[in-house]
Amino acid sequence: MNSSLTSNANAPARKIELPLAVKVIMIDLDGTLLDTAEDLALSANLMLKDLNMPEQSTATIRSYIGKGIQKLVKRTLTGQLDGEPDAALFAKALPIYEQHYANNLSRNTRPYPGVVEGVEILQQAGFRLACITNKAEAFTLPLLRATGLFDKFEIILSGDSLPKKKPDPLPLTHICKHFNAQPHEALLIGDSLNDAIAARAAGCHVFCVTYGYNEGRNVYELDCDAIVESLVDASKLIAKLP
Ligand SMILES: O=C(O)COP(=O)(O)O
Ligand SMILES: [Mg+2]
Repeated sequence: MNSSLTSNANAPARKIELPLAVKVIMIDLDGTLLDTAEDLALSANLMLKDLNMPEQSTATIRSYIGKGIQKLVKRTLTGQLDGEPDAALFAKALPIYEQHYANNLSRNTRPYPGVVEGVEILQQAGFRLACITNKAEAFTLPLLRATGLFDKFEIILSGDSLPKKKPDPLPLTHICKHFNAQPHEALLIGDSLNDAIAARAAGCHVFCVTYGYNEGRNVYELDCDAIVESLVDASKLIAKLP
């Protein structure tokens, strides 16, 4: 088998040996472990309501997920992926959003099918497991606890844990050093271009799931080593390096 598994016409041809031999597995949170979009959108609309601004569809706000809470608020306020809102409006809106999200963090948020089982399989197989998310730590940790996933990871890096977040490679290289692993001995499983870019820049392998957010873009456009339908499917393509 090789990377044709990705059916990825736009990505450069890249051949990997399957099963992929790694020792570290890093897993993204929003759009990979947990379906957080409804609660993120609910909170964004509560914020817009408080600001007397028109609400937006869940699908639109879903496409704003990927680069952390601050970027999500900027995108919601401007209706644009690269929009910069008025500084005073943003300063007012951000704490309102954070309060609403803290209140509604796990109202509708659930692990995707195959997540609990897939993480369990990977843990049993002896992989070193890490979670890397662009979500702020104040939200990451309670969500992982509420969904029973917290104890599965030996290290959890949030969007504000280090000076830079994905698509910067820093969180991935930090995890590799933490586990004393070479980048090619590590795999990131994610859902978006932030994951694919960060993994390539770090020299790590990357799988992407079909069901996540990817800032509203087609996951098949991503430069990744495999596209998988679930973490259970991912586990079948991986072998544990000694
Ligand atoms: O917080 C976000 O916008 C995305 O977070 P993720 O890195 O877990 O997908
Ligand atoms: Mg994600």
